[in-house]
Amino acid sequence: MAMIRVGTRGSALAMTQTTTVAERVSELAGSSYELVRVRTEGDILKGSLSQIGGTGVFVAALRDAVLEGRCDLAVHSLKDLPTLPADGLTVAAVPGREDVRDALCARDGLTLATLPDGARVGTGSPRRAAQLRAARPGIEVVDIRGNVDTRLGRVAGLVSGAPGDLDGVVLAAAGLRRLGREEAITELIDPAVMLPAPGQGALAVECREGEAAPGVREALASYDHAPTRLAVTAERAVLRRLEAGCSAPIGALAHLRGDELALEAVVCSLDGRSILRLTRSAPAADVDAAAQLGHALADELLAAGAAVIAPLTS
Ligand SMILES: NCc1[nH]cc(CCC(=O)O)c1CC(=O)O
Repeated sequence: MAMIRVGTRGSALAMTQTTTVAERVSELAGSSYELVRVRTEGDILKGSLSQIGGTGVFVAALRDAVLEGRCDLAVHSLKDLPTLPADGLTVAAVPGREDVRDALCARDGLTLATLPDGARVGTGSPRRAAQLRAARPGIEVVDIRGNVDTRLGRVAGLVSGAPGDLDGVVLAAAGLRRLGREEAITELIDPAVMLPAPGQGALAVECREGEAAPGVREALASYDHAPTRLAVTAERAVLRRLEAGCSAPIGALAHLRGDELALEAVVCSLDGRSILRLTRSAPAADVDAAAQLGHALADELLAAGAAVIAPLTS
């Protein structure tokens, strides 16, 4: 193929992620690439993310661009990708994962343990809000939105020129790393305290089913990272079985330990007072086994009252 057209959102994070993927895939396929910028509903709407709700506000327009042939591939943050596959599209590659953890970026080097009671910490994620409240009931959680730089600018003294009205914000470590903003992190939050979103830190490369150009399909297959794909398949299966969207207060994290896939998931009440957390493992035979592990864990969470303590659908 002469030129691979790669669809991307216009945010700085999306652009760096997509550029990294496009460079690697075009190198593997022996072609050149061009980026095709697509505006999504999530970029245009300004309300609170938990209010906009629904699944896939960041990806629908990108998926349409691939389906309509305006681009050949789309790169998504896997945690923003609805668990229901889109008709006519396939996730052709899941590259190796970045750091999965959530990161606290606070003023004056403060950590979860040293933030004073009454400190104001920003996040737009009900999952992060609930686990923050559980870890530190004295903290005031503030609903925020915007791109990574906007959020960092809300923290007092973190970004020069931005006054800052918050003591800290919680963001994905992966996004901060990719943007070169790692130095803003004051604590990489232990997943034992805050379990990340299913798929956090991983990317997905989607293309039209069955019609990728010769060379591109092979390039994507060799770019796929099997351990990451197994882990995110199990994590996303939890979300899918719970019929929950990306704004539900649910975390899940899987890793391979030898031949075993270990999966941990959490369902929280919004106030952080009720937390259901379970871990299970199974032989990591293939993606079907990974999905079954996720389904089984979700069924156990439901049996333990997940739907009673948490708003699962939005
Ligand atoms: N929902 C926005 C979003 N989607 C993916 C990332 C970060 C990168 C990743 O998790 O792969 C972010 C920002 C954040 O949560 O801080």
